Amino acid sequence: MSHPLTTPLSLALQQAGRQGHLPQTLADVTITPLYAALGAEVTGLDANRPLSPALVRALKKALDEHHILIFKRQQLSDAALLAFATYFGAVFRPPEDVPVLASAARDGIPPDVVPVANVAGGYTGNGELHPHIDHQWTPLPSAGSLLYALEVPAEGGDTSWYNLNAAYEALDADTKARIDGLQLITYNPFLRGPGQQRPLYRTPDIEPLGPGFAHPLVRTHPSSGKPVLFLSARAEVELVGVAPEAGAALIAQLREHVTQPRFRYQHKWQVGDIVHWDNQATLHARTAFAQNERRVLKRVSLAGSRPF
Ligand SMILES: O=C(O)CCC(=O)C(=O)O
Ligand SMILES: [Fe+2]
Repeated sequence: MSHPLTTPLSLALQQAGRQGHLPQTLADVTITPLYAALGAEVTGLDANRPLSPALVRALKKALDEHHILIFKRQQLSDAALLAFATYFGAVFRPPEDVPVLASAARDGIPPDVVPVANVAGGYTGNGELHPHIDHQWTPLPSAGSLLYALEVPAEGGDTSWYNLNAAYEALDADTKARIDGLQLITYNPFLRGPGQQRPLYRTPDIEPLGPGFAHPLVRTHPSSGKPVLFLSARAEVELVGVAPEAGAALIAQLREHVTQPRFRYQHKWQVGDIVHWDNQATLHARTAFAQNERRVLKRVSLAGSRPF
């Protein structure tokens, strides 16, 4: 009778693999583009288990192409979410010169695994109902984030992403020429008190909100090299060197443009979903939900680079 050629060592390695110690490889995983605008689903991957370097490279490439990656049916501790996220980059740390983010971290909100939740200790508000780019008003906006769903409402509380590369490509040649080389200052939206009205852009009767930062309105994606219309639809902004009225009109026109449904994918969360998004190529926003329902997600943001 013949026996399979299994040595004790390979048997031990196989068992270790089942227990989660062997890295997953490209062969374990399928990456399926899902939507015209953006998004791909990754199946066959267990975010609790290690990833091979080639698999990490393939996932990063897929993120560059599709801008969001969806992983379903995951079950992760905070530490495991953090470990999974750091395959894709270093963790974003709130800059010391952004008082609200830094003090939130000091006040006990974990800076690395942020509870995005409408329950005690959660960190959420109404600002994210408007399409935005995270940390755009800082010198080094985050490269992306991973958001992991633990509890979701029956209705609403979806998250939408908008593809800012497709939005740029769809502009007419005149508009592309007009915005080429422009710098946009984005102001920190958190410095205005809670509940106060946030204007969409600066008007003569409103003082700027304090710390803001100028970045190219059209940035080059640091990995794909593609042009991205790097404009939030929520924060107060100002175009450098453009007369206020003309600047406001241009911004309003561009905001209308980037938030068209043809650039959007809207995600209906299920418990166990992780969505990894590229903050350098997308806007995102949450839809409303009944506040008597619990919605608990955990987020890890990744450090970004200076837009150019
Ligand atoms: O809660 C959400 O769906 C999105 C929240 C958000 O904007 C973020 O975590 O950056
Ligand atoms: Fe956000």
